[in-house]
Order: sequence, then C-alpha cells, then structure tokens
Amino acid sequence: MTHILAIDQGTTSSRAILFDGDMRPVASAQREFTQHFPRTGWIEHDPEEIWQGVLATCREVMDKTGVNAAQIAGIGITNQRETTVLWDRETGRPLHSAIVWQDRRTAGICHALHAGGHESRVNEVTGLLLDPYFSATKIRWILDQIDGGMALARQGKIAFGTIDSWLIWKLTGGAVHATDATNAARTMLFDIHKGKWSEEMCALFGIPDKMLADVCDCAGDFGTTEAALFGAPIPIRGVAGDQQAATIGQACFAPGMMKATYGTGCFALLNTGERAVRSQNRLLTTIAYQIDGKRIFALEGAIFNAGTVVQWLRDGLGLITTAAQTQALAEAADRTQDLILVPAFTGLGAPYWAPECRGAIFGLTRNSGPAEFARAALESVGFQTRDLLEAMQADMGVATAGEVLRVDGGMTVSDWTMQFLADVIGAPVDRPEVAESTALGAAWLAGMRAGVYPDMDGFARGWRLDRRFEPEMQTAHREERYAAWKTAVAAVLSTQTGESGLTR
Ligand SMILES: Nc1ncnc2c1ncn2[C@@H]1O[C@H](COP(=O)(O)OP(=O)(O)O)[C@@H](O)[C@H]1O
Ligand SMILES: O=P(O)(O)OC[C@H](O)CO
Repeated sequence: MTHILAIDQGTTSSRAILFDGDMRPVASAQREFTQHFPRTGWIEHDPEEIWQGVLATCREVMDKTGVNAAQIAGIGITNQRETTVLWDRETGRPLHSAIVWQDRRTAGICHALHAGGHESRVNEVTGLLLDPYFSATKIRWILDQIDGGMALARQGKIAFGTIDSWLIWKLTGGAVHATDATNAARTMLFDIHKGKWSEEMCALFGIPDKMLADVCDCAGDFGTTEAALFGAPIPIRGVAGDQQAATIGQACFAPGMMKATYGTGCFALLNTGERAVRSQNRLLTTIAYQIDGKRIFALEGAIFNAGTVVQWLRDGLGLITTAAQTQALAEAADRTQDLILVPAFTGLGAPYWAPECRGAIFGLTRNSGPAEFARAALESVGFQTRDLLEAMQADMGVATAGEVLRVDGGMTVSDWTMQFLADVIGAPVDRPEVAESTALGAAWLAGMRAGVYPDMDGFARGWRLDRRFEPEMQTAHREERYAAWKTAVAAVLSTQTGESGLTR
C-alpha cells in the first residue's frame, strides 16, 4: 500500500498520475475532452464525458503498471476550479452541461449586483470580486433554466458541486457529497474567514444551502471508491483546486513564497500565512490550503489567457503546428519591431476584471509575420504576470512579493518564455524538476494523510530545482517595454462596453 493515485482534472484534459512510495511519478495517462462553445463567451463541458475520461485514465495507469487497487494507499484529486455542475441527487444525472470557469454568460447578473453596491461585502466575506468567473452566478443561471429548479433545490433534490465534488460523488457511487476548503473558496458562497458556507451569500445569489457539499480539510476523509470501479475500494484522502495543489506541490508553505502556473490560463498565488490580506489592487483573497483545520491564505492573480495564446497561433491563425515551434519563431523575430498582443480573448482577468473587452495587437508593420506574432504571444504571458506582481507588491510591500517566482504548467517547458518572464518581472524564475506540481500537490496531500509520505517540512526539503532563469534585460529597456504594454492594455480596456455587453 505505498502508491498514490493523483487525478488532475484540468480545463482541456484529464490526467491520472501514479506516484510510488518515494513520490516519484511512475506512469500517467491523459484524455482530452470536448470543449463546447454554444455561443460567444459561453464554454461548457459534459460532466459525464469528464467522469468517463477520469475513470479511463485511472484504469489505464493501473493497467500499464500492474499496480492494483489494494496497492494504492489513497487517491488525491485536483481540478479546474469554479466550473459548475448541478445534478439530481436521486438519479445522479447532471441537470445541465457544466458551465466552465471561463464562461462569461453571467456578466449581466454580476453587473446588476455590482450596481446594487454588493461588491464590497462579497469581497469582504468571500475574498472574491463580482465576476462571472466564480460559481455562484453560474449555479443561479442553471437553476433558472430548470423547470421548478428553485423548489427542487430547496427540497434538497439538486446537488451542486465543483468538479472535485462531482468526481467524489461518482467515485463513491453517490455516497459522498463533499468538497475541500480551497474549492469551496472559489464558489463565492463560502466565508473564507469563518471557514463555512455563508448564509448571507447564499441569500444574495438566491442559492438554497441544501445544494451545497460538506467542506473538509484538503487532507481528509472523502470516502472510498466503489469496489466495482477498480476491483477494490480505494480511499480518497486529498482534494485541492488545481492552483492550490500547485502551490502545495511547489512547497510554497512559508509566507512570501509564490508560484505561477502556466496552463490554459496563468494563476499566481502568494502565500500570506494565517492572515487573509484584503487586496486594494483587485487581486483575490483565497484559501491556499487547509490542513488539520488550519487555514492558510493566499493572494491570487488570475489571468484567463496564457497557454491559449499558443493554441490561438496554432488553431486560430495556423502559424504553427506544434506549441514547441513558438520557441524558434520567437528567437527569429525581428527585434526592431515591438508588436504587443493583448490576449483578452475572453476579457481580462486580474487586476483589470474587464469581462467584455476583447483582444488586440499593436505595432503591426508590413514586415510583421509569424515570428513577430509568436514572440508577441509569448511575451504577453510575461507582461500579464508582471501586472499581477505589481498588484501584489502594492498590496504587500516590495520586500515580500516577487523575490523568486516558482513556475510550473505546460508552458514552462518553453525556455524562451521563461527567460522573457524573468526579464520582464526583473526577478529570478525557478522551474522545478517535477513539472507536474499540481498532481504532486494532490498526491502529497493524499499520501501524507495515508502516512506514506513525509510531513510538510520533509516534503518542502524534497523540492528540487531544474533551472533558474535570471533577469538579463537592461532595466531601462524592461521599463520601456512594460510601459508599451500598459498603453496597449489601456487601449483595449477602452473597448469594454459595460452593461450593453459584447458577450451578449
Ligand atoms: N513548448 C511549448 N511552448 C509554449 N507553450 C506550450 C508548449 N507546450 C505546451 N504549451 C502550452 O501549455 C498549455 C497546456 O498546459 P497544461 O498545464 O497542460 O494546461 P491545462 O492544465 O490548463 O489544460 C497549452 O495551452 C499549450 O499551448
Ligand atoms: O485547468 P487549468 O490548469 O487551466 O486551471 C483552471 C483554474 O483552476 C481556473 O480557476
């Protein structure tokens, strides 16, 4: 009983990674699933497709390695956050497609609440801002689509869950409806200070509390899998939202430590210890992890489009066929052209929170080609990160934010992007040996709980550097480029249409 199975259910794919008793990944399996775009700004997933994909990847890693259920001491789940599933408690069937975190359809509800003067109180209780990103307005939107939805929800017949809860429900055969504190903290219904669902927020968004899951520590008892699924029951012992799991996997356990994960989006979390810092610069206050009942907080900056810029070069523009080609293109780009891409494909996240503005590219000349586009796309990720760090520094003071940035996620394999990142933030960027920080974080939670992995200090000592990127750009040049970015963002923000909405 020394192995741990990590399930990493992301925005575009689901992965299962089997870790051995020394926390080494020994096998993995991955399945992409369908992204549904029923209208501009709407993004949905099929909860059943997600579940089937997760199940298939778990079975695949067990088949590949010959490790059976009895040899697995625990499952750790980490997941795309905020994405909202409602299901019928009796049949276990989803009542609607999952509304994905990037979905903007509830911008109108957010505007109305904003206009009603509710943002300050929402922020005080939940640490979040009134944006369609979070679950509450998505839950409300689905409830309003279901015939008699509100009454059924009040009777306790409808369950809401973020993806972790949905998977726990499916894995346990409907026996457990639970979530962890980090996922709960992203719903906009959770009082992060009291560590419990907020009656006030439920009333504000019109959401019956009977829909909500039990909230547990990240390392805890989330039930056991149905024996029939894997041949024997396996306990689920760890759960955390993917950005929090990456923070844990990167061992950012001390206040002042920070990580940024570059996948579909980019999410930077700065550990602020037991203190929940209320941002004055439109960052989020969130729970980094909750272990043994103790909540540790983080300031979070969320960027909606990071890796998507590379997907856009490939799928939208057809300039590349593989993500890795961006490196050679960026290296070959004409340095005298300063193209700036603002990838507000789904609006801008932190620190702007402008759901309805759209992207733009500035500085085009007759000589601007694929290389310059690729460079601008990769650079946009660095510029956006700098925006987040500036906001963190303003909230925390220069000494505690941005000293070293630990990075992970699919995009960090790009040396060029990581070097530019170090250049533009003017601080070292550390890439760890284990690229799968998110899965590692989930595995550690489960393994530590099961008693097969070390405690927090032992785990932190095991963190290993792959490569450090030191800033090389001249300060004057860095500031000039960053100023050009800020000008470009200001132009894009001026296209935000507010209440009338580009997305509707
Ligand atoms: N060599 C590369 N250079 C730049 N970007 C890359 C490279 N390889 C992968 N990516 C980007 O990384 C992202 C995938 O990262 P991943 O962590 O798997 O994302 P997610 O968990 O959000 O699905 C994709 O958007 C992809 O475009
Ligand atoms: O699936 P990822 O890695 O893009 O992460 C999504 C985030 O959890 C959304 O908040």
